[in-house]
Amino acid sequence: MVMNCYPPCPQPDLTLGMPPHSDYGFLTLLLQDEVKGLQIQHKENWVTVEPIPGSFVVNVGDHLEIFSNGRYKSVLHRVLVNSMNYRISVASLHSLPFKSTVQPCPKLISETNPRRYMDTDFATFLDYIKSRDSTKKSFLQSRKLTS
Ligand SMILES: O=C(O)CCC(=O)C(=O)O
Ligand SMILES: [Fe+2]
Repeated sequence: MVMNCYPPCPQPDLTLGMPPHSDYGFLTLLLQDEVKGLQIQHKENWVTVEPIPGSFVVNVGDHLEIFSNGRYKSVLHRVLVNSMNYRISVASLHSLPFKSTVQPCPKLISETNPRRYMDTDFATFLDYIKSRDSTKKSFLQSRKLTS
């Protein structure tokens, strides 16, 4: 579980509360307070996720995209800050144990729908973070098979 606190920022146009990223695991359940800030990328646009009191935002993570062989998309998201209010969010991250391997579900692979992702595990993720690749493309992009 991750708790995020975004203090008011005097120049919100010059920074971000959290840079664009997708979540590493299967699913993230996110509780946000009444202060706006979370945005998801949809067709090249950033769309604000309106806070609904007492509700969770459910984000598909990289592992679910890989497991579903691309049927479910791991959503790119970011957080804006504002000059007036503190914002607090609580993210509950759900993924497999670190040593487990995630791969496209065999039942979803066929001649017409070939495997789209390499196997992956936590060690691969750490290697990726350490490598220079991380500045060029996302971890999920780095697991995609090209053909
Ligand atoms: O603060 C938010 O609304 C999002 C936080 C987030 O994306 C994360 O913790 O991975
Ligand atoms: Fe996130």
